[in-house]
Amino acid sequence: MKILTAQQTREADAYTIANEPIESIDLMERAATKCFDWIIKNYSSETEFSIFCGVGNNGGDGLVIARLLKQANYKVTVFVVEFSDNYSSDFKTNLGRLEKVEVNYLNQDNSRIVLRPNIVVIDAIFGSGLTRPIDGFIAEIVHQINKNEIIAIDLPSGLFAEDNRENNFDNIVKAKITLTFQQPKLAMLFPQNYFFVGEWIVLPIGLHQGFIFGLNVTNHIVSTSDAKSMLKPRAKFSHKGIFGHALLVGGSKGKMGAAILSAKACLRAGVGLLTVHLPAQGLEIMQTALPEAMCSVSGENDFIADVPDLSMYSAIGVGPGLGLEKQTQNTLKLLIQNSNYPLVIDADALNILAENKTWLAFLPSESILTPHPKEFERLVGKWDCDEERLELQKQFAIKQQVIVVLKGANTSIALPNGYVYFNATGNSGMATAGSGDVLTGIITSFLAQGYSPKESAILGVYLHGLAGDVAKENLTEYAMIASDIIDAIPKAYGWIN
Ligand SMILES: NC(=O)C1=CN([C@@H]2O[C@H](COP(=O)(O)OP(=O)(O)OC[C@H]3O[C@@H](n4cnc5c(N)ncnc54)[C@H](O)[C@@H]3O)[C@@H](O)[C@H]2O)[C@@H](O)CC1
Ligand SMILES: Nc1ncnc2c1ncn2[C@@H]1O[C@H](COP(=O)(O)OP(=O)(O)O)[C@@H](O)[C@H]1O
Ligand SMILES: [K+]
Repeated sequence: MKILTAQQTREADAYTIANEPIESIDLMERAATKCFDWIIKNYSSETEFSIFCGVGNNGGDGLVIARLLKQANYKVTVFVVEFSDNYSSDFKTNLGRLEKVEVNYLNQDNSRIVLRPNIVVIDAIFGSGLTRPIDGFIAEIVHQINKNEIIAIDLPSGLFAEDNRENNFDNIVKAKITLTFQQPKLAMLFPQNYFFVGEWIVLPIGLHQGFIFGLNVTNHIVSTSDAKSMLKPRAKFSHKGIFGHALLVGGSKGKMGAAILSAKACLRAGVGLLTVHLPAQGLEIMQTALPEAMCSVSGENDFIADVPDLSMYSAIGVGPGLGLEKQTQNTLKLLIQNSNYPLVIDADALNILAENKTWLAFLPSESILTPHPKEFERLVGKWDCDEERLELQKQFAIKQQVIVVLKGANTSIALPNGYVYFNATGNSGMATAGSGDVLTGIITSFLAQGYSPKESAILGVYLHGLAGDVAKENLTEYAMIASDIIDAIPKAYGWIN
């Protein structure tokens, strides 16, 4: 699914109004009704709402929600934040339609409000039309409502839809939930803005699909239907040779578990055959823990010191539990030089690369690097904010012609053409030892099965997060561990299919 900029959203709104056709006022009614439907499903009729409306179209949405909630017998008060006397036309119309609701006007001379703590605030002051940081009396209002529980409409007021580098973070609404129209906005995917956005929920409002299809967009969010369309059926007469032969290179003394987790995930994700290249002491451990995996044994006991014959494999993943021994570093260099196809590179393999940046130029193109933020920082240096981090990620992917999977909540996947795909599956239970190793196994599995590097990265991250969500459902995010994510892969496949 495409992530439109505020400007593109405005164009999509205008195109929909002109071509669906639908009147602007009816599109507002449709959008606000979606919010109303969500609110009444999630808040009891005892709830008391104060709805803060700007005088643009975001405020217009707020007025429609006020009317619908009143009709449904909720207690509702409206506060109009008069930042201008130039009311939008749809705002004016909806003000006229509002009946039996107390309306208070707040402005420069009168910005005092008293809100009881149990009141739920609906924030419809500014949406995508914000042009400058909030200040003055509007900032005072924001500070006051921020003490209450807030549902933000479209965007938390004060947050720009994309770039907040020039913003004043003191004067932004802190929502518990943001009900956003049609698609998430880029700013909602940045960790730094979670404080303001809270959980976001996308409400489709039927913007013109043909128009959106034609837009050239850099940022995307992976939807369930995107994942579904990528997943290939397994043909009735298929045999294990069809599903590829993966090689995983990993493990060192005390870190054999990482290689096991990765290997098990690789098999569970559907690869036909798997060989693990590991240090000699890992042989018995691996064969006992995972009889389905074949082993290729390095000459050294405690770490990997050589590259196996690569000719029979369809994909290679390297890194889990690898360690940083000098000979292991040389092995990685040889692997990079000798591989004719993309590698999946994780964990210590990334740390070795960070120490030997000249090797980056020799990476097979479309190799998939899966750093967490600290590993990425070792590769590219520090950043000041999430916008800058995304820029660094894109530039790195373009310059090195690789795929960068930057892990975390809303993992971002940057492609060699600079396009970015954000993931929305997964949860904080996945912040647990070894869950990254599981991801390496899954992505390597997809590559071996013949998925393209782009598909392997996107589908791998999606499935990994979904398996995390299954594990959370069964075990809670407090108790789940990396093995549980592997055990949840079958059910996660069921959720995609
Ligand atoms: N037909 C449409 O275009 C639809 C629009 N919708 C709503 O409309 C919103 C966008 O509406 P608007 O474009 O009217 O914009 P907003 O309602 O977000 O803002 C209104 C105006 O505020 C002024 N402003 C911006 N920043 C300011 C600041 N810091 N201090 C004081 N004034 C400031 C600007 O003049 C801006 O045009 C969306 O976020 C969404 O909620 C929805 O109703 C769906 C349909
Ligand atoms: N809060 C979170 N929400 C969603 N996914 C998360 C969260 N925290 C971690 N993850 C996922 O868990 C994995 C952790 O990987 P990594 O940091 O490499 O762990 P390890 O090194 O222990 O294997 C990544 O895929 C990451 O996206
Ligand atoms: K808002």
